[in-house]
Amino acid sequence: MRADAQAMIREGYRQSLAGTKGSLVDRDAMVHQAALRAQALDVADDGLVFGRLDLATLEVRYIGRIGVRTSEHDSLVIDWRAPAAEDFYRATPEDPRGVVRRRVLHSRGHTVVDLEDDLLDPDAADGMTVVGDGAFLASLARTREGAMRDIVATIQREQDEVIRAPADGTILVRGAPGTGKTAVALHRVAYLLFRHRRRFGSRGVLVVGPNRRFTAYIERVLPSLGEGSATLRSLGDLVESVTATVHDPPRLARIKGAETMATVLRRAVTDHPPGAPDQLRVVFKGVVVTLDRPRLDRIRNEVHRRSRGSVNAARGRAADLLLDALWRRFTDVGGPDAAESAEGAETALWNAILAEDGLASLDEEPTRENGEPKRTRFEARVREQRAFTDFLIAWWPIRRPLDVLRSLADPSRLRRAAARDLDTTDIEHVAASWSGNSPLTYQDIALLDELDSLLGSPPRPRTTAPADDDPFVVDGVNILTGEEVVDETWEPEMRELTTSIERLERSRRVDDGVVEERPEYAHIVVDEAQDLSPMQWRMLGRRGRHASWTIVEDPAQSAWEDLDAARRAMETALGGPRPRSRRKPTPQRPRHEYELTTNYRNSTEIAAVSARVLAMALPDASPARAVRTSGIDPQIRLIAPPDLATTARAAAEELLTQVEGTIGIIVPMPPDDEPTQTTLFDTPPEPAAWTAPDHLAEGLPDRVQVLNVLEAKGLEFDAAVIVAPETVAAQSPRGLRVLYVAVSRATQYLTILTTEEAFLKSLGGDPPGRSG
Ligand SMILES: Nc1ncnc2c1ncn2[C@@H]1O[C@H](COP(=O)(O)OP(=O)(O)OP(=O)(O)O)[C@@H](O)[C@H]1O
Repeated sequence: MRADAQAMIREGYRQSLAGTKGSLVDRDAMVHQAALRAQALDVADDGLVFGRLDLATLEVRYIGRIGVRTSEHDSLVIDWRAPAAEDFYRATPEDPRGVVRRRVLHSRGHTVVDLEDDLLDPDAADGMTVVGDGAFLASLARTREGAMRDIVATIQREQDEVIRAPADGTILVRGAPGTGKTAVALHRVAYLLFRHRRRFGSRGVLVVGPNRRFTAYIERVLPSLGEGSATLRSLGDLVESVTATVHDPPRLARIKGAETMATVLRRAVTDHPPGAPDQLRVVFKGVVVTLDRPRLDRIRNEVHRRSRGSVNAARGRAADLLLDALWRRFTDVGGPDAAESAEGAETALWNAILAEDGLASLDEEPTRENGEPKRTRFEARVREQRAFTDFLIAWWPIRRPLDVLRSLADPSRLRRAAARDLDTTDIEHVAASWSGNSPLTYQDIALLDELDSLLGSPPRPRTTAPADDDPFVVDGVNILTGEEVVDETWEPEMRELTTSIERLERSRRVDDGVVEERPEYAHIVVDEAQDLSPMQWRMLGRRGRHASWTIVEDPAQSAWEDLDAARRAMETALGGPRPRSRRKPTPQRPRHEYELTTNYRNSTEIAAVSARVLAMALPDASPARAVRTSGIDPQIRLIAPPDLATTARAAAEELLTQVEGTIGIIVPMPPDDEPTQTTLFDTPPEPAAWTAPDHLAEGLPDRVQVLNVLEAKGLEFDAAVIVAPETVAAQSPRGLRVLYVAVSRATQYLTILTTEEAFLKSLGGDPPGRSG
């Protein structure tokens, strides 16, 4: 099969020698397909076959990462996503589905190093050998190398049901930490691309995770399954040309993430842009016509009211309404008469000069039409004036989302946009967060996307007429679009030489970040969906108006406070395009909900501690069942606040000698200037260890990472050190849920360093005196 793929690549290149246009297209398509195939075959080569089914019919099936056939098309290995492989994941002793023995093969390269059998139908076994040493549990205990691995060989039945769930509508998957939600979502992407390649391959699949650490953590899974075509993005990377890698403190995040911000931003884009002139002054036939600020503001409102769409595209309408108002002003101030006498005087002067030279006199140009001066002439003359075009560019600038956001760092501007939707302290807090060079946050990205959808692309030129005839072309630049206008009659073959990339570059030059088309996807996977704010749901909704969705979440881990509002925003995002008429509601899209119940990450010892935190956060919730016992008890220690940092570091150093894989030191969020929330526990101590988290791991190997609780979402480590859990719990009303995330990251070792005795007891730690 590899040789075939290589031959196809060669054949593709050979075809291009035909030299026709079509042959180049064929070459690209053929070489692309063959290269993908060759790549998938290379990737699948390691551990190609991982399963074997012995059926009651005596048939033997091998299950692998990809399907393999002989040149006669006889099946040697069945792709794990094919229907014939389903029994491998679904058969149980209660429902053997015709399977007598299921065997999992573990290989390194081309060598089988381990086997594990399940006898599903002992009555039919008839002398079959059965081997097994708990390879599945051993695979769960393996060392973490910092990147997630695929689980094709050990997908469990309840997980398989999610992976193979119907491709339409929405799949909602819930489960406690470590139940494999992320793993399952990624395998589902591979499944969808395999079974519905045409549908999902062409319009694309988007996988969204909470942050870059997370996307880096999972990025190898799909390629290892031979799927390189899905787009993987963090919530900070969804908008072109901007990136966020920091979180807002909880209170700011709450304000910026609420749906009210959509209204605030809508008002912001209709406000007078910074630096816009307050007066328009043009001269026609010696008559000065001006529009002052109140009139201009009314016109601006009218443009917004009428255009209701993209603000940038409305510049043409703005020009029309300005001209209209100027004309009305012109007639109000008695301009037509003045203009007529000015024009009459001008013609008379010329005629006198011409007569002196014995030349024919000028025709009297009719200034009136049906008794009125010609409005069209007025407009044409005004449009040509620099005073008008310069005004238009400054008064209705083509705006970029980032400029609008930064302009709201001015509290008075934000106050106008906020109206009564934000209170005074919120306004100051939010405005300050956008000032100067303050870094963009995850919530800001959703706001920029909202602004982008409000501002839209600049308008396309109205006509393809030569530049000379277009009133909006000034000095070779279309003032509506900012685009350079090339004379189309000049060297037409030059157009053949511009590539699409160049054209794209040119269109981008108009205004970076505005012209970019927002991509839409055929399927969107949202991981850690419980944390999305309503504004983030709106951002995703715009990318999936025709998409089907896989939503993966654990409400118990949610840092987002108003889950109901987030739910409503999610429903809108999933609902697809708005119905054209109210009477015709959009048909309800199918929805399937699943629950994953087994915790494959934590040892039972660590799961017991996280269950205690869960009980504090949500007394009614039930934890997932952990399946692996390690014999290693978590350490929960009472530490004096000044010693937190040194103890955390010492704990990490000790863990370095105990585990071969990754160690996470998980600290609270950076301190915020707002007052902390009251919780079950005393006021947290002064921030100490986590204010300069980089120092905690200075000089330690890379496998030790320091990260704050929100950055730890979705990740896992062999060992975790949780610093100041009481502060995590106190930092927001959802603090205990955030802590639940932190304590459920480790696979083997968990060390918790608290400064509060009450906390120590609640987590089941040793009383003081007995602990270090
Ligand atoms: N069937 C399985 N076989 C082997 N390992 C598995 C299986 N299912 C899950 N795992 C492993 O369990 C760990 C947790 O999985 P995953 O990160 O997908 O859980 P999660 O539910 O997304 O957790 P969280 O809610 O904390 O993000 C991973 O290391 C994953 O590889």
